[in-house]
Amino acid sequence: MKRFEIAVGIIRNQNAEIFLAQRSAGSHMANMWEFPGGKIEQGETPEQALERELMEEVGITPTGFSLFEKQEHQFPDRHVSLWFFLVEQWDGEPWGKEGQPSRWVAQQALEPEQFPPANAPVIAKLQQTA
Ligand SMILES: Nc1nc2c([nH]c(=O)n2[C@@H]2O[C@H](COP(=O)(O)OP(=O)(O)OP(=O)(O)O)[C@@H](O)[C@H]2O)c(=O)[nH]1
Ligand SMILES: [Mg+2]
Repeated sequence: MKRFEIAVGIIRNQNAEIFLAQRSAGSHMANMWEFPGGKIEQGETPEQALERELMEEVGITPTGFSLFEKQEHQFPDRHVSLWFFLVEQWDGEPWGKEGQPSRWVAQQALEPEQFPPANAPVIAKLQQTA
């Protein structure tokens, strides 16, 4: 069984909107919406992986963020440990740097069924703490 540690950024602006990206057609959980992020590499802390992935995927440098939730999820073919960081300050303006569709969505309008199943608990928590 493959195991992955993943760092993702819940990028939230002052209007309580969250920046989402769409997963590419050939990827795991293809075409679902996601919080940008990716695999923590060997020797990296989760925070360092977050900074690297957000620059690679959406072109921002997070400057103010904290761990919001850690979630374990068992998929049929893999186990993932997800570190969800709430990112409220950054340098730059996020965009779909790898060509992926992206959009800002009001936090209260996030629909868990549009995300990988591992995201449901963290979306519920976000909407409760608004
Ligand atoms: N980025 C991201 N991945 C998520 C989320 N929820 C979730 O279950 N995942 C899963 O966590 C893993 C993230 O890996 P990734 O494909 O983004 O990894 P990566 O950016 O390093 O890509 P690469 O492997 O192509 O280099 C995938 O298995 C994905 O399905 C989420 O909200 N954001
Ligand atoms: Mg990724």
